[in-house]
Amino acid sequence: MAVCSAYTTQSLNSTCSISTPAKTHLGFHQKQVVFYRRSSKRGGSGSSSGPCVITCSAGDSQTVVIGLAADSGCGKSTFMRRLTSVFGGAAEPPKGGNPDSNTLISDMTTVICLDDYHSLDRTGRKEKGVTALDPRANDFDLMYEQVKAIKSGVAVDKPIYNHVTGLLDPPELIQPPKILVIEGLHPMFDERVRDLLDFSIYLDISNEVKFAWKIQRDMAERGHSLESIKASIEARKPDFDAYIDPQKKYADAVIEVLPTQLIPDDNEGKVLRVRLIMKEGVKHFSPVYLFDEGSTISWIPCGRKLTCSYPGIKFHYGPDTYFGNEVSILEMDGQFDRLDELIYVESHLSNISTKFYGEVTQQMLKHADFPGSNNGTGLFQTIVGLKIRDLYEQITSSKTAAPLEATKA
Ligand SMILES: Nc1ncnc2c1ncn2[C@@H]1O[C@H](COP(=O)(O)OP(=O)(O)OP(=O)(O)O)[C@@H](O)[C@H]1O
Ligand SMILES: O=C(CO)[C@H](O)[C@H](O)COP(=O)(O)O
Repeated sequence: MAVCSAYTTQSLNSTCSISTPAKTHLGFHQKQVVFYRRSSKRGGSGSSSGPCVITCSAGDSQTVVIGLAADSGCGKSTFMRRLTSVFGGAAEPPKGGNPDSNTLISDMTTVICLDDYHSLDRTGRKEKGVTALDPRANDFDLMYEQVKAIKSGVAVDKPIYNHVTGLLDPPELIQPPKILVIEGLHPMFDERVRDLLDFSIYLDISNEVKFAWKIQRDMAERGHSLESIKASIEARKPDFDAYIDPQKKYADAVIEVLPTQLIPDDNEGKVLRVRLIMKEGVKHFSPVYLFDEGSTISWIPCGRKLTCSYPGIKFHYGPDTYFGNEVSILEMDGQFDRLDELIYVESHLSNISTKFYGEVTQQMLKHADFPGSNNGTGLFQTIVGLKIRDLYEQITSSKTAAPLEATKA
C-alpha cells in the first residue's frame, strides 16, 4: 500500500496502478481514497475499470464543500460568478486543459459541474431512452468517491462531459481547493454525497419564469424556435419533478423565483418575486433578517431614499416552515431603478456577513451587467455568497482554534 502526502497526489495519480483494494487499518492522519480509471466510449456508457486504493496522509487543510442544485438554464453559472467574485479573483477553466472543460478555478474556489458524472453520453442516453436528469444516466458512486477524496485533501482524475460533442472526454486532474462547489442537477440526490456538503443551495425557478428565461436565452441568443423550447421543457418535466425538484427539501438555502404579485395577471416574467428561504439551526449559518429577527414584517422601501417606478418594490420577512423545517424567509418583489441606492435597503438588513458597510451594494454595482442585478435574484445570490464566505471562515477558524483549546485543557 503506497503512502503519499496530499501534496504528491498528482504523481500518485499518474502511477495509480496499485490495484489491491485491501483492507487496512488506517492511522490517525491517513485516508483511504479510491480512484477509478474511466474509459470514454462513443455511444455507450463510460464505465469504470475498477478501483485502485491508495492510502494517503491527509493535508492539514480540509476542503469546504458547497452544493448548488438547479435545472439547466436556471442561473447556476451566474450565481457561481457572483460567488467567486465575493472571494476575489476571476474563475477560469483549468489552464492548458480541455477547452470544453466545465470546471472553473479561482484562487479560493473550484467549481465542478456534476454533468461530468453523466455515465451515459448523448448517444447512450438516446439509445436507452433516458434523460440526463435520470439517475440511471449518472455515476453517483464515482461522484461520491471523488467528492469525498477532494474533501479530504486528495486530488482526483475527474471525467469530463463534453457538451459540444455529447461525449465523455478523458479525465482532468482536480486538486483540492479551499472551497469546492459542486453544481448541477444532482448535488443533493445521493445521501452519501449530500452528507459531504457543508452547505447546500437550491435555485427554485418556477415554470413560468424558467420558460421566460429559456426563451430569452435559447430563442434570442441561440436561435431555437419557440416550439422546440416548449417541447424541451415538457420532455424534461417528468424527470425534473421526480429527481431534481425533491432535492430542495434538503437545501440549507433555497432561492425561489416566482412571477410578481405586484402586476395583476403578469405573464411577461420580467418583474420577479424572489424568496430567500433559510433553514434555522444550520451550523455556521445564521439567517439574514429585516429590521427585527423573528418578527413578521412587510416593508415598502420606495420613497425619498429609494427611487421606484411602476410596479414598485415590496419586501417581506418572517419565520415559517418549509418541508417540516423551521425557516426564515426574506422576500423581495419588484425591481430596483437605481443600484447605487441599494445601500438604503442593505442598511436595513442584518446578519448579511459583510466585512464593511455597503459591501452588498458594492458587489451588486460591480456586476450590474449580470442577469438579475436589478432584482431579488441578484441581491439574494450576492448575500448567499457572503454567507458562504462567512461559513468558510468559521469552519476554517474553528479548525485552527481546536488545537489551542486542547492545549488549554
Ligand atoms: N436572475 C436572472 N434574471 C434574469 N434572467 C436570468 C437570471 N439568471 C439567469 N437568467 C437567464 O438564464 C440564462 C441561463 O443562466 P445561467 O447560464 O446562469 O444558467 P445555468 O443554470 O448555468 O445554465 P446551464 O446549466 O444551461 O449552463 C441566462 O442567459 C439568462 O438569460
Ligand atoms: O440538463 C443538463 C445539465 O446541464 C444537460 O441537458 C445535460 O448535461 C445534457 O447535456 P447535453 O444536452 O449537452 O447533452
